[in-house]
Amino acid sequence: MSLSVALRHRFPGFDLDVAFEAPAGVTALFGRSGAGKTTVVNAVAGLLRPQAGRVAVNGWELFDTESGHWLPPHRRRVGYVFQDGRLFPHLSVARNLRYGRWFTGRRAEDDRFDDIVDMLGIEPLLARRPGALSGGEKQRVAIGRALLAAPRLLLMDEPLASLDEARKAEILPYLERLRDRTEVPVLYVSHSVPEVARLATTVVTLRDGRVAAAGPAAKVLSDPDSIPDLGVREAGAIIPATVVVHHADGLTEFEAAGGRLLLPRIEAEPGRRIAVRIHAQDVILSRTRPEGLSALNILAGRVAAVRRGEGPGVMVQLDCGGERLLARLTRRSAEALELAPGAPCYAILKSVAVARGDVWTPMSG
Ligand SMILES: Nc1ncnc2c1ncn2[C@@H]1O[C@H](COP(=O)(O)OP(=O)(O)OP(=O)(O)O)[C@@H](O)[C@H]1O
Repeated sequence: MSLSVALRHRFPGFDLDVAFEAPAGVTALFGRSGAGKTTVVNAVAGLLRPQAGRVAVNGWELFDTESGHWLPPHRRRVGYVFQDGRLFPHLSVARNLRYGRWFTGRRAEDDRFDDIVDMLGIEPLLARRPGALSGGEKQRVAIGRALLAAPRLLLMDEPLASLDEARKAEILPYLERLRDRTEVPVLYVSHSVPEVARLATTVVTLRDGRVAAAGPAAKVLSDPDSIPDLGVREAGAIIPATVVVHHADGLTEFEAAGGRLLLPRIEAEPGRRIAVRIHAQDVILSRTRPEGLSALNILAGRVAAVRRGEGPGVMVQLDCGGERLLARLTRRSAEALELAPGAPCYAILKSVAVARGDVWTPMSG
């Protein structure tokens, strides 16, 4: 299961030259405005014929400029989910969903209809028209419609961008289920680091038409070299942890590689694996184990890398028991603490700095 992309295309004033391989799951394309994300998506969809390249999904070639093979867009079996759902307003949800059936055998579709409706939680909406749905519900229906056409690849172009935070939080678990339960690879364009952190299996960052980084999401997101593409304020690492116990004061205790974490309570039974995103700007570093602090979380580690930005800040990458953590501090502090690769140090994190949405169970049940 994989997505293989190699593209070269030149517009006046812009030169795209990218190549990446992504395993099954959600591949997030990330990059600043104008980095080339839409151009990649358009080439994969067949809306742009690139000057050179090849794209294949699980070995199935969409095009190859060398051999001259070119599948037109309607034969690519690529499902789309756009920012604005694009449902047919005069058709019920059920009829919108069935719109894609022309592309598949009827029996196969009937079998899958119930599964997809169940996975997306849209059964109660089937008789309604799109005008009577919330933004998040519309997007779930749009995803269902795309899946029912039995795509070999799903393209999602900022599917949550038009939703407010509450609606985003509501739809994320469905996208996680989609990732975990279906075998359809997803190419996901986004500007949102929290969304990508939660959903992506693989992250590809583009910078000026080139691949700046590509690899497992946790690795790319905690790489100080990715900061220019992710934005300093958004930078943060994802670390795995295990639920140990829920305390009566509203905190949940977790076991992470670098030590114990106490974070706002989440609903997950002890023993359950979770992922937590720790923002670089919420982490304080100390060379000695601090005492008498109000902060409840202290993780032991070593400096893995220090990256200087253009301003007064530096990004420090720590190795905490094999997991990577990021801390943003001033250059002045980094120098005073003599933070260099290999230096032992402690990462300090306030429990309340971690928002509920930054702790999640990576595999939905
Ligand atoms: N048809 C075209 N003709 C000329 N230039 C183009 C064309 N399409 C895109 N470009 C240029 O290619 C560059 C990359 O555009 P693209 O839309 O792929 O970026 P993006 O990363 O998707 O940006 P955004 O996040 O703003 O959507 C831009 O400089 C854009 O102006």
